[in-house]
Amino acid sequence: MASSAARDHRTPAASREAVFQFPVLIGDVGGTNARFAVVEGPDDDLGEVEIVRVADFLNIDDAITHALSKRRGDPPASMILAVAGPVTGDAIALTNCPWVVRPRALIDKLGFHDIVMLNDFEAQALAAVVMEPENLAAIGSGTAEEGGSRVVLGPGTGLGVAGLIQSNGRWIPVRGEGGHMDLGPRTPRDFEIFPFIEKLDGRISGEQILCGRGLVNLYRAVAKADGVEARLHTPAEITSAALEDKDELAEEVLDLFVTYLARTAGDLALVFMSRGGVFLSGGIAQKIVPALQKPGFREAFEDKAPHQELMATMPVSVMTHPLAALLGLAAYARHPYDFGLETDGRRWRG
Ligand SMILES: Nc1ncnc2c1ncn2[C@@H]1O[C@H](COP(=O)(O)OP(=O)(O)OP(=O)(O)O)[C@@H](O)[C@H]1O
Repeated sequence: MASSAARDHRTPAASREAVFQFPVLIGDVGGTNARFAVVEGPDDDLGEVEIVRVADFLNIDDAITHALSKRRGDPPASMILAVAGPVTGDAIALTNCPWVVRPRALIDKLGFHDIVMLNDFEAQALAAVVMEPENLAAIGSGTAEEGGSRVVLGPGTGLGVAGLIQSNGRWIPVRGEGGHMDLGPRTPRDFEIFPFIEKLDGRISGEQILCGRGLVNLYRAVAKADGVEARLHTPAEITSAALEDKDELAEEVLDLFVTYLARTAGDLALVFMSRGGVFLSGGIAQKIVPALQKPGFREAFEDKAPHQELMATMPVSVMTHPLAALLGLAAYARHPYDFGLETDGRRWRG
């Protein structure tokens, strides 16, 4: 049997293996924007953040070169990159974006000694560990249990989901495809609307409703169910019209979007027993905080018989920091051994 020292993953040897050589370039690549910053040393905060539009660069190599072009210090020795899409193999194609990341080529071309690639929702999960209260907008009450499991949901270009559990003092992000769980009708009104929701291979998953494209899908379905014209065409038009009380249809759609998001958040909170909190991330949640803070979200979130009392104890909040993922990645860069991130098959060394 292994000695307790050998089993302790905080042993100096294991820690040395886990650490990154500084400076560390961290990057969060989404479907629309890529955000980069350098962490100079183990005690430093994020340096200046460079945000580039993915569409402006043919490949990530050029985007990184551009992001580093104003830099005066030493070139980054390591890079931790969070991307939307599964990280498998040596040529990682990103979802919703034409870039393919080739870590070996980046090592050869830009001189990194070490590259780790994570999933974008793992980065959001890391962010949920480090968010300060001023970067959270509470959705109702509930008290976070220290060390309690957490869950992150982010309606954005798609619907990202990650769990976060603590084991042996380390935070472990649990990645998955939670955005593709079935989402079904429940109320009589839902049953009127759901036949008109566009399906994917005959199925309505969370991502058919709980993302930007899904919001438009829902809006069109409600219009069809009511036999009225769908006048609005983009997610931003729908949420703006609803938040400004300018359009009754949009108002109902946003209320339904919030309800369905709350039901899914509640289901995931049950799965992970998220006594440490449920965190909503991404651009859409940040833009609809007033709608999320109406009573409807908590009502739907807590409506999980026989567990209403348990649900009422779980705090929900929106991560309002615009660079939440980068803050999570920076924490990981500084203290990798505080996080149980498995890097087998997604760490490349020069
Ligand atoms: N005001 C708004 N209300 C609702 N949805 C919006 C609004 N503005 C943008 N969106 C939608 O939000 C989605 C993008 O979400 P988000 O900003 O979280 O980006 P993302 O998927 O994380 O990608 P990236 O990291 O590149 O920004 C798009 O579908 C967009 O149409």
